[in-house]
Amino acid sequence: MDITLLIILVAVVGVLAVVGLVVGLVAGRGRGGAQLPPAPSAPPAPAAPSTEDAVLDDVAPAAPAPVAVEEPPARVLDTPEPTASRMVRLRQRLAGSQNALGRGLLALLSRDRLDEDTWESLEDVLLTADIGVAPTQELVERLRTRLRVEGAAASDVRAVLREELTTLLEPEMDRRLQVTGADGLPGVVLVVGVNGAGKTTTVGKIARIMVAQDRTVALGAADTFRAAAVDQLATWGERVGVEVVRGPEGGDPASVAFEAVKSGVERGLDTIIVDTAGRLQNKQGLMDELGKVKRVVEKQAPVTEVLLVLDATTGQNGLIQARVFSEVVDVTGIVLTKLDGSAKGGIVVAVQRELGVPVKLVGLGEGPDDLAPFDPGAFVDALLG
Ligand SMILES: Nc1nc2c(ncn2[C@@H]2O[C@H](COP(=O)(O)OP(=O)(O)OP(=O)(O)O)[C@@H](O)[C@H]2O)c(=O)[nH]1
Repeated sequence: MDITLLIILVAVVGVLAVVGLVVGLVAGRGRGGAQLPPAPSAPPAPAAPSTEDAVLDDVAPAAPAPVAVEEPPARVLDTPEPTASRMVRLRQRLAGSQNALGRGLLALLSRDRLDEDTWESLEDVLLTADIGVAPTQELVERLRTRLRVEGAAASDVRAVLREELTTLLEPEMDRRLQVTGADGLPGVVLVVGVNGAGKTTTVGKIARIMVAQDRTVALGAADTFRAAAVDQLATWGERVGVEVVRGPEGGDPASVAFEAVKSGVERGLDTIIVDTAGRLQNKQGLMDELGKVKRVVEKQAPVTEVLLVLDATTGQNGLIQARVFSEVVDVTGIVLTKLDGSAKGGIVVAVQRELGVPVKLVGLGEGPDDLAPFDPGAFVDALLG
């Protein structure tokens, strides 16, 4: 009996131990053991139609949605601003950036007494505006003579100043862009200048002016040195539907220029504008590169215009660059960019004097139509306010 009791007791203890182990294991899983992958969730039940849907469904019973094959939208080309309205806007902008100079000069000349101090101050204002030493002295001399003879009080100081400043800008210079070729060939415009002066932007802006004048144009992206410059030019071209001839990155600029002009000749275009690389590593390198571009292009058609792009904000540095480029290529016109960001409009005088070449265009902003022909009279009017 004792033994039977003992066996029953051992059996009960054993069963209890097994049950305890199983319960412990299950609880352990729940606290941090290996997680089972979540059961796949059932697909969401379709949402009940909202009242609005229901109303729409009432009006138009659901039909199977047609598979829409969307045509890419046709590219809408920009319409470049015509020259006349562009001039008005740019004149206002020019007046904004330059009238400190004009006002400064007028205030000095309107003093009751024009003594030595006044003339010296006048010289300082002119030199600060980057007009250059020789033109400053000339202008002061002429003003002194005229205002002494005519009498400052009696004369219209503004009119005298306007006349003398305009004379300084050599208004008789021919500022027309030579964009038309002879004998049925296209005009070829080479655009040169150091990187960052605004060359590529200027090429794009000139193309827009020509498109606005119904001329047929192609662009040559011969600034193969910087891939971004080529892409930048391509974007300018695309916007007005002008073809851009480009070569491989780091390729030979002369061959791109050649291809651009060749294509222009074959297609009978009016003008080809070639953007060049302006690395000023040394004069010889620059001369070799630009010389080659010009030689190669002229196998197809003569270059009709070489435009040097200068950043107006660089002052004396710009003049040094101008000198180097003019020794390397025959510059026929100057484009002065960023006049909107400079109070030193006097650079126009200095650079024309330095090169004996007219400023033909001025850049007055980053906008696509912020480029205008340079007009000495309008420039002085903007200056004097
Ligand atoms: N405010 C102002 N910015 C200008 C003007 N012209 C060009 N720029 C800006 O100057 C910068 C340089 O212009 P780019 O046309 O790239 O100069 P780039 O000489 O071709 O230089 P690379 O492409 O490096 O050869 C750009 O940010 C232009 O938007 C201008 O008349 N006014």
